[in-house]
Amino acid sequence: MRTFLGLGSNLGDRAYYLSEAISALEGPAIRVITASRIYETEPWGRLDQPLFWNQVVEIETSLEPLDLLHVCQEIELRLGRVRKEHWGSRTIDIDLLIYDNRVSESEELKLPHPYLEERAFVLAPLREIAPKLILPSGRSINEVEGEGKVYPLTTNKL
Ligand SMILES: Nc1ncnc2c1ncn2[C@@H]1O[C@H](COP(=O)(O)OP(=O)(O)OP(=O)(O)O)[C@@H](O)[C@H]1O
Ligand SMILES: Nc1nc2c(c(=O)[nH]1)N=C(CO)CN2
Repeated sequence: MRTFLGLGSNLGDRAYYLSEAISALEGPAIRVITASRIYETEPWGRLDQPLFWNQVVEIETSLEPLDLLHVCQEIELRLGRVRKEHWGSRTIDIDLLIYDNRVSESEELKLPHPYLEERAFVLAPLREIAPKLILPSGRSINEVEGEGKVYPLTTNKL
């Protein structure tokens, strides 16, 4: 098992927020190994909001899951995420998708991410960077599509 983060933005300069978030993750405790292309995606869950740009990154980290979550939340705050609307618009959202084979069921941190297998905006970029991945449920990444339309946008640059 490996560690993957999902990034999403649908407010303001989406390319800027995604690339700033990836740069901000890099540091002594976190190394970004691979980033997927950016995908333009239909909003999932709440449809009455702008299109998202989504990306998935694989990282290596010495941080425990909760510390990693807190680092991600600090980056969200620094990049101006102010709205706390459930499934609503945001400058940047960083979700922990998979952290090795860890399972966590607290409100603060659910691992693997509870909607992982339902969201095409996560599964498509994840499949791109980990085409042989076996998901925590035991299913192959190639067997699950999830819901929502997704369109790859750019060539990859880290
Ligand atoms: N795997 C996880 N990754 C990120 N946040 C998580 C995770 N599991 C639980 N949380 C908690 O979810 C809370 C709400 O997060 P957030 O506002 O980003 O939700 P959301 O992005 O609207 O919805 P979703 O959780 O469906 O992506 C956070 O305070 C965080 O503690
Ligand atoms: N396409 C798309 N839809 C979403 C997203 C997202 O990142 N992309 N994030 C959500 C809240 O986590 C809710 N809906």
